Amino acid sequence: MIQIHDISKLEFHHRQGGQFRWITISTLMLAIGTILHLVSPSVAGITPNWTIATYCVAICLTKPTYRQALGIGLVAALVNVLTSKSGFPYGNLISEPIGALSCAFIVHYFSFLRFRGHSLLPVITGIVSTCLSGGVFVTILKFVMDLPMVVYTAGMLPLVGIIGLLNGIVTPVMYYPALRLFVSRGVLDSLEEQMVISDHSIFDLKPVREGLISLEHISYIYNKQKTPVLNDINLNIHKGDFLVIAGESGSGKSSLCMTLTGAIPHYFGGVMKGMVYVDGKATTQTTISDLACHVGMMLDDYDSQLVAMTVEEEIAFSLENQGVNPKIIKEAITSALDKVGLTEYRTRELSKLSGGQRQRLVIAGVLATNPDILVFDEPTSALDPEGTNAFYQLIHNLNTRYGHTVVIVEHTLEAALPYANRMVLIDHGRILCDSGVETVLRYMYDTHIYVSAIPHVFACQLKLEEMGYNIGKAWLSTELAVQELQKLQ
Ligand SMILES: Nc1ncnc2c1ncn2[C@@H]1O[C@H](COP(=O)(O)OP(=O)(O)OP(=O)(O)O)[C@@H](O)[C@H]1O
Repeated sequence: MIQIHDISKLEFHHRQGGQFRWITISTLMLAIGTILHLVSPSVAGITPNWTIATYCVAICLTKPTYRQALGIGLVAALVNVLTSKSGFPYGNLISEPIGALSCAFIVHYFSFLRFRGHSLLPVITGIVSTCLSGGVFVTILKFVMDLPMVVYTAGMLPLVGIIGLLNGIVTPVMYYPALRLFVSRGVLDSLEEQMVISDHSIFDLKPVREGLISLEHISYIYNKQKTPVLNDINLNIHKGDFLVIAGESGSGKSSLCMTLTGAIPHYFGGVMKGMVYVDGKATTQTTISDLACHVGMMLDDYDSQLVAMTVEEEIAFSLENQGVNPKIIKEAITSALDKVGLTEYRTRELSKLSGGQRQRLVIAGVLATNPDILVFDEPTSALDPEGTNAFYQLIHNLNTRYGHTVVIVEHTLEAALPYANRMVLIDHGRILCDSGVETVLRYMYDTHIYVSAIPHVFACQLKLEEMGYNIGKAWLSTELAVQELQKLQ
């Protein structure tokens, strides 16, 4: 593991999207492999194993996770079972997944192996995966068909070795044209682009400061943009915080939230400098779905997060995708509905819910994975004052009663600030002030930054202070102002 001494210089380059590239490319490659397998002539019973060669090409090109590689191996196995001329083709169901997994292992750990600037992965995976997969296949065949040992050792195993060497030739021969084709169609990055796309798995990344989330020297440029929208952001979010992020439109609030969920850089791409640590783990070394178990986010356009027909189906959706046990899903639905006060709506269709109820449902969906941190981006923009108050009561309850840490981007500060213990003011992608609510509001007033957002009642108190009156604690809401004024009587 490589130690990083100056985290502000560490970059992560990533192109937007691309999560499903491995499916597109492996499907296409396996189709080519199947055709070649069916039509290629064999010389003295020897022919390259086209299926293995093509999935090695796909895995070298897309670097899938082990789970994805297993999927590729199983599809290859099914294709082989259906097209094999062998007496016992079912051994493929074990040998092909092993071949694909070994290929993924080599791609993950040996990507640094190069010869004159060319990756050696296609050659190595072609040989090793073929020998491993073929070796397993013939071993199964030997035992199932009860073949003599001499046939196995003197015939089958050497043949596997020869086909492995053949595949060490055909895999790179297919790899480079495939790379050129996919780059020219915009499906893959060029080799030059890949050189700057960072793989952070080689770095030893640990947060310097403690915190549930720790942002260290974060700067960020969106994909294909030139100007950074976040500039050297340092922020620590602690367990139990109720943090409000405020700033002018376009100051970078939403982008900051996206770094907390890992959507930046994994989904939006671009260039991120510095590091975000969630629960001690660097987000560049974690996937968005793993991060979703720690950080749940509700977008301003929360309706776009709804995908199912009924309330319980909606909450179950993300858990089912993660393969969670149905019994646990049922319990999670009950608990999430209870937390947001929608228990009686469990079987209701989404089209029969009000706007506020749909928003609560999105929150329930987020809560189902029990994340420590809840992030809300302009949650009240579509709510009336009553709905806004009800929303903040709910969030306050989740924060104080259930211990969820809350981060909210909000323009309507009056509603949020009475519940917040902390506020961050952001301007042109920089944090200008990070402190208690009253301190940040006073900073905004004194520096004339985003003054229009200061709650009227607090602005009134500040004006009175300028006139020489000193009226107790901060008037963060009308109720607090009335309380302080009553004390004066
Ligand atoms: N997907 C994107 N690609 C390129 N630039 C983007 C993208 N999303 C946002 N930006 C730019 O990044 C800057 C910060 O935007 P961001 O949405 O983070 O600000 P904001 O403070 O949340 O704004 P608002 O309060 O209006 O929602 C803006 O200049 C915006 O144009």
